[in-house]
Amino acid sequence: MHEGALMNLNEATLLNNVRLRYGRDAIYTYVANILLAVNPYKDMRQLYSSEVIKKYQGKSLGTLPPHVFAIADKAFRDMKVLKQSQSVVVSGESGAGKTESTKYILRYLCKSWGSAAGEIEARILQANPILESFGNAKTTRNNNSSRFGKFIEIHFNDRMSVVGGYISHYLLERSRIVGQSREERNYHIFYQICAGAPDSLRKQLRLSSPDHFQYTRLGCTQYFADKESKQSMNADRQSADHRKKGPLSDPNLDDAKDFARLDKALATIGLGEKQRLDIYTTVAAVLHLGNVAFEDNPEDRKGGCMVSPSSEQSLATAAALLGVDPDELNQALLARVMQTSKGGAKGTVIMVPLKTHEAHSARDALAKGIYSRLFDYIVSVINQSIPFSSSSYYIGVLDIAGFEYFTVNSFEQFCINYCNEKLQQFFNQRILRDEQELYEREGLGVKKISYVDNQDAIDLIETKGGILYLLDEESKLPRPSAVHFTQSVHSGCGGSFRLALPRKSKLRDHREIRDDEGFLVRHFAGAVCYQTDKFLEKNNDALHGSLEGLIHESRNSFLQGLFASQAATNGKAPARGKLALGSVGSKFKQQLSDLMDKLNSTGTNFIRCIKPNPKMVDRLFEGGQILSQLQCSGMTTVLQLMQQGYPSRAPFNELYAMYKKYLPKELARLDPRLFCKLLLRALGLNEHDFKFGMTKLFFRPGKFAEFDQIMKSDPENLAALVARVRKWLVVSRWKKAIWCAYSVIKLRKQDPVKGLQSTLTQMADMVSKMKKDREASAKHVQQLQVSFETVVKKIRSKPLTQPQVSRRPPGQGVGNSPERRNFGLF
Ligand SMILES: Nc1ncnc2c1ncn2[C@@H]1O[C@H](COP(=O)(O)OP(=O)(O)OP(=O)(O)O)[C@@H](O)[C@H]1O
Repeated sequence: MHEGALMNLNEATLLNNVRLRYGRDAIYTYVANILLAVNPYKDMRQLYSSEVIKKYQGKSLGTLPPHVFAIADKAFRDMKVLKQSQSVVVSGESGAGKTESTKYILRYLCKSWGSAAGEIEARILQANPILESFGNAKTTRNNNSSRFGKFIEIHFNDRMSVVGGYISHYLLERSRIVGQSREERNYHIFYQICAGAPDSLRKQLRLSSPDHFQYTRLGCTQYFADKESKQSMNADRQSADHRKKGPLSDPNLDDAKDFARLDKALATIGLGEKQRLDIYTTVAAVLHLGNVAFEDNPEDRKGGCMVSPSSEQSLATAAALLGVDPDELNQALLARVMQTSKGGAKGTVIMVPLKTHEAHSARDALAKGIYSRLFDYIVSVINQSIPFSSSSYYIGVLDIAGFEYFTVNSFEQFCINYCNEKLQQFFNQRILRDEQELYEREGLGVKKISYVDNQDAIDLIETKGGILYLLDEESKLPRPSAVHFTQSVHSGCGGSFRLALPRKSKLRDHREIRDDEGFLVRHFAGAVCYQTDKFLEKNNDALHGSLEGLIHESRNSFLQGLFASQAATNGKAPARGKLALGSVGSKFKQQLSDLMDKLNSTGTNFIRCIKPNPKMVDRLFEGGQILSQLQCSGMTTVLQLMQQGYPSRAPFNELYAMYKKYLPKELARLDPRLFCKLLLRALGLNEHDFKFGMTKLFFRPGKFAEFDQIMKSDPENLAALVARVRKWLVVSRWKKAIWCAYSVIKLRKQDPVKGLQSTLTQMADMVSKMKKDREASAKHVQQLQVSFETVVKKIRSKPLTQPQVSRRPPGQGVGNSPERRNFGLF
């Protein structure tokens, strides 16, 4: 067994083993078929070189040290052998290494089986830096945190070569576009464009430094830069903070250089200069739009507001970049269109002036709407650049945020934790429920392990009458309110064990939240208290009618396209300002359901990423936090099951079918189960390491190498194993023949014959002296004498026949089971 594969499992041994290995830079460990990956927080380039890729190709899991490449290779081999698409679910908290692991898997698959795809391979690999520019940001937990989830499919044709890919994305964090906490940043692209755009482009888009823009000013305004970029960067690109404190440092990030890389990557996926400029213009428009400020209008008797005189220039620039008239933009930001539904002039359009804070919200909604549609567009362009027409199977990699809980938890955490409930249920079903049911069906006699079913938590969120439903219902009311929504959650779902009032929280901060300001959900990984004040707003990504109208009349065809494609994909025109396109929550629910369908129809591999410390430094192993990550991810329950389970298995039929082509006649006539028995015997495997079920062959944890050895479907391996079986057969026949000869020789010379004869003579003597039943007993003895003589004569005249010998082979005792009987065939 390889040291990276644990056999005696409990929380303590697992933690200790992971710690010891981490100390030796062995960041990967297997628990059954699940890969644990501890973030090393240091450059481990040698671990992922082209040579290492080659080394892992086609190698059985467990023959080489645990590695993310081994999981990718296993997924590929399972796809090929089982003829079924595969998925790899990568999970872990922010900064644990999910995205890095995902990238290594994609690289492994593309480098190993993508060379025939030519440009497609390069495009698939280029997709990541593009997605990271627009969807990643510096947070306190990760300098390069993905603020969206993704499922990346790599498609293969029937010859198992890469033919294309497809990316689905989930829940881009929209609130970040308009503000971040002090130490965090907006999406990388905003800094990359300020740091790295050529002077002419900067001038054209009126870009300066991040502290000149409201949407970046309040967070961290420093750039990531290496030594070279630090020296070459002009002062007018830098924020005051950057000048004072110097750049941020991360070996993987450099804003100026990353802009150049992004531009190149966009070109690689097929975007021309004009299209790239459209994208950069949209990014700049969002920045300028954020600088449009409002203040109360003393002349407006209806309490309306106006654009602050100091930001009129920003309004003009934003309008120019968006291709709209500045006055119209002004109008659309200051008032909301409403159609009267009652009264004499039903349907009359009226303009409702907005208060200052409402105008700010309208501006932010427009910025968020534009940016999130830009992100959708970027993903769709990537997808168009990696099309496939002849996909037979795919390997999908899911990289989505893990369970989250902070001091303040809002709609984003609610959605992400909902998603994690679904993934946990999937994990429980795949690893725990299905597994135990299978053991039972196959009669393996494995003890039952209990685990908590979280269906009630999912029901609380997604069923009719559940939290998401109540949220949508609230939005449809004439005057939706957070307080009313919260009350309806408590009154409507109060019966669920999973729901509680904030004051039931163990945390003081949460106990201070009023009953109508939030609710607490008891998730599988712990209780989280959600504050509901922004739920309604965040659940609705539709724009006010006047802003929608403005965009539709824009001269900027690119911008129009961004909004039009959304309407087109939904098949109907949006009803302005309402939840006509579906709320964010209900869309996410549908996306999750599609994702679960996909996961359920594929073979699954799990990678659990572990963050070793919150300081993001190497060589620091914080045991307590790591243990809680292992517990949260359900690993500890898996340990109990795996301790007595059989994680690797293959149906006899499939194994047999795989080998059939290579079998000589005498083996080909075997039934599949018997063939498998023979195969394992020929390989000399230990009987404790595997078990025969009703239809499948099972292997104990840690026996991947042995299992994979027989599952490797390449012709050389199959032929080599068949040769071993044949050799074993010849040897065992030879042994049997020797035994046979030996037994005959022994019988011929044996005293037992004489001994038996003298016993019979003694018996006859005794019977002749009997008074009672003498005749009958004498007859019995006589019969015995006759049959004894016949047998002795037979043995002496010819050796035992093969079936007779086979029934009693050396060291095997007398077998009565069907297999043992069948074994006599040889
Ligand atoms: N295998 C690795 N080798 C070296 N560094 C790594 C590795 N995995 C992760 N890291 C480092 O940790 C950082 C965070 O990793 P990553 O972005 O993959 O985390 P994540 O789990 O995807 O986080 P989030 O949910 O915030 O996106 C990376 O930027 C990199 O610096």
